[in-house]
Amino acid sequence: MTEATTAVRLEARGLVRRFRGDAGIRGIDLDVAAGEIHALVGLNGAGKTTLLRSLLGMLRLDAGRVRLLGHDLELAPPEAWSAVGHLVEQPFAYRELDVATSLAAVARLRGVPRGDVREAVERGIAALGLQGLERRRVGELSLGNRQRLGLAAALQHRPRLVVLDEPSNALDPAGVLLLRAELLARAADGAGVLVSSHHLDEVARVADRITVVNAGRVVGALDPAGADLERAFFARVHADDLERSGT
Ligand SMILES: Nc1ncnc2c1ncn2[C@@H]1O[C@H](COP(=O)(O)OP(=O)(O)OP(=O)(O)O)[C@@H](O)[C@H]1O
Repeated sequence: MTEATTAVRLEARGLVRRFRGDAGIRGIDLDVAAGEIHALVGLNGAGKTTLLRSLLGMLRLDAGRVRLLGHDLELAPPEAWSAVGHLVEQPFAYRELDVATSLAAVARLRGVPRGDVREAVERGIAALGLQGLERRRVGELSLGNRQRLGLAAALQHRPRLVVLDEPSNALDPAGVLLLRAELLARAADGAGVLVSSHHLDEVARVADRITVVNAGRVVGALDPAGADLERAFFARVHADDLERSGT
């Protein structure tokens, strides 16, 4: 598989997943290019997590098609999945293991060769500021450090596609800085990065593209360099709400 064939790291067309009461996602198209940080923003319940879960095959689709690193989602081989790093819902970690051992186990599962595991783990620990916690049992970590660990597990193997749901949740300001630097580094290295967030200011600092999701649909884009993101965000959302209510 050449870089050219995977320059679009993720491509989704017409994704539909309905839940009771008209909830879910209702026909979403989305692309994540190599080297790009693409952010999804939307109100609580807009459909961001449903979309991310659908993109990763964690949720059955009612309609639509996903191509992940150049493969149809349902046919993606293990090598493709090894090149994906994601944190959607629970951090990938083993509660009974210590931090370093848990990261090593995740690295092995992601196909990191045995001889490279140590370096990957050290990279993850340094990137997310987990130094000093290497021998701490995962189950004893604070919420924010568990989030750091989940992010380290998702990023330590230098994935070509990164999918993160609200990654700055529970992070302190130092963690937010580390996460920002790591996402920029991954993208600079050619990864495609898709990230959902509620923090418009934070998103504007890193994103190349910001997509607004409302009531299960893409309703517009925001300019990361734009002057008043909050205002622009609510303008998109309210316009869509008005359109849907038919007024
Ligand atoms: N398993 C499920 N069964 C039924 N409804 C669901 C399920 N998962 C999500 N929903 C509904 O689908 C809609 C979208 O939820 P989703 O979690 O994708 O939103 P979100 O944009 O990630 O929200 P938040 O910002 O609060 O995390 C919501 O109305 C939610 O209640």
